[in-house]
Order: sequence, then C-alpha cells, then structure tokens
Amino acid sequence: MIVIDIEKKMRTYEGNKVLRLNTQFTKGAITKIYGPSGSGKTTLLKIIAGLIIPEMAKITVNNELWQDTARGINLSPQQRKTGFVFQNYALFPNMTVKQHLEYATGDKLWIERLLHFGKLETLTKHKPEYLSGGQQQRLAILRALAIKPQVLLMDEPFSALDPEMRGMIITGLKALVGELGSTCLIVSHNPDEIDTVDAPLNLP
Ligand SMILES: Nc1ncnc2c1ncn2[C@@H]1O[C@H](COP(=O)(O)OP(=O)(O)OP(=O)(O)O)[C@@H](O)[C@H]1O
Repeated sequence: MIVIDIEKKMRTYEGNKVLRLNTQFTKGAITKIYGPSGSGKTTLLKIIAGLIIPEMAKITVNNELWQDTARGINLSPQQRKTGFVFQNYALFPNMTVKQHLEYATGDKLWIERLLHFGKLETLTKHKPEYLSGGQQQRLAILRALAIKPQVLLMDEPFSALDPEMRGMIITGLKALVGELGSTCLIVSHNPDEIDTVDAPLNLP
C-alpha cells in the first residue's frame, strides 16, 4: 500500500500550478489515474519513483518511509526499486529483448514466464529498433515487471497495442499484480480501457 501526502509546484505554460494530493493506493490492485494534459499525472508517478523531488512529501510504502521532506528522508530511485513504464519506453538500444530482462533479474523461470505473457518468446534476440511499436511497449512492461516490484508505475502503457493484444495484456497484468501484491498505478487517457476494483484518481 502507498500512503502519500504531497505538494509540488509545476511550471506550466499557463503559469505556476500546485499538484496537491493526500491519498492512498491499495496493495495487489490497479488504480487508474486520469486528468487533462498537464494536470500532473506523469509528475505524480515520477515523485513516487523518486525521479522528481516535491517541495513537500510524505510517502510510505508498505509501512516503510520512502520520503519525508520535513525530516530530510528521501530514498533514492535505486532504493525504491519501482517498476516504471515510461511513456516513451526508454529501452536500451544496444540490448536484445532477453538482455533487457536479464539486466533486471537473474530469475530465468520468471523471464520465461514474462516473455510468454508479453508474447515476445520468438523475439528474444531482437534489439528495440527491430521491434514494432507495440512489441517495444510490451518489452517496457515486461522489464518493469522483471524486478517483481512492490510498486508498479505505468504511464500510458497500452497506447501502442491493438484492442485484442491490449485485452490480453490487461488480463495478464491484473493477475500478476495480484500475485506479486504490487501496488500498480496506471496513467490512462481512456476511461474504458481497464476496469478496476479501486476507484480511479482524477487529477483536476
Ligand atoms: N520537474 C518539474 N518541475 C516543475 N514542473 C514540471 C516538472 N516536470 C514537468 N513539469 C510541469 O508540470 C506540468 C504537468 O506535467 P505532467 O507531464 O505531469 O502532465 P501530464 O498530466 O502527465 O500530461 P500529459 O497527459 O500531457 O502527459 C507540465 O506543465 C510540466 O511542464
């Protein structure tokens, strides 16, 4: 579970805006995050991952304090070990599909399972430039899952997938999140994309 209380000034083209949030996200479940462009969806994910430092933050994950600006506590992104699916995938150009996963984990059985889940078993020797957009996006999802993260942060993770593939990935992802007991946040533009048990978070 993530318990979060944050304030972050955002420099937008309309002037300064403050992202304020005091809420919690359930373990073993997916929460969707909506909001107009520029409302701070990506910023929120990066704050949780430790990639953006807010003016005020208290973030607790499964009873472990990750950040408390009042007490000068701030775990590094490496210490937080979140799984992150970036909007632009951020794949390694010189690594094959399999190397991306081996870089994250030594668990060979888990890698096999992920490759099957992401329908990439036949493409293990390919580098990103030889993958389609949808295959690259699936690889980004698998890499994020490879570390069996307590916290899985996904920024528009299904945007390049066709409806059939999207349905399969979402079904598999829900099962994996439940199995790992991860807290998963998904930024989405499409309210109907994925139905979840938890109520969505709507940023103004
Ligand atoms: N490190 C930062 N410090 C201050 N402001 C930032 C920082 N990073 C981004 N911003 C600003 O915060 C605002 C919110 O950006 P963000 O990317 O979180 O929006 P978003 O809701 O994800 O939008 P979109 O749906 O278009 O991806 C933007 O105006 C952006 O310029």
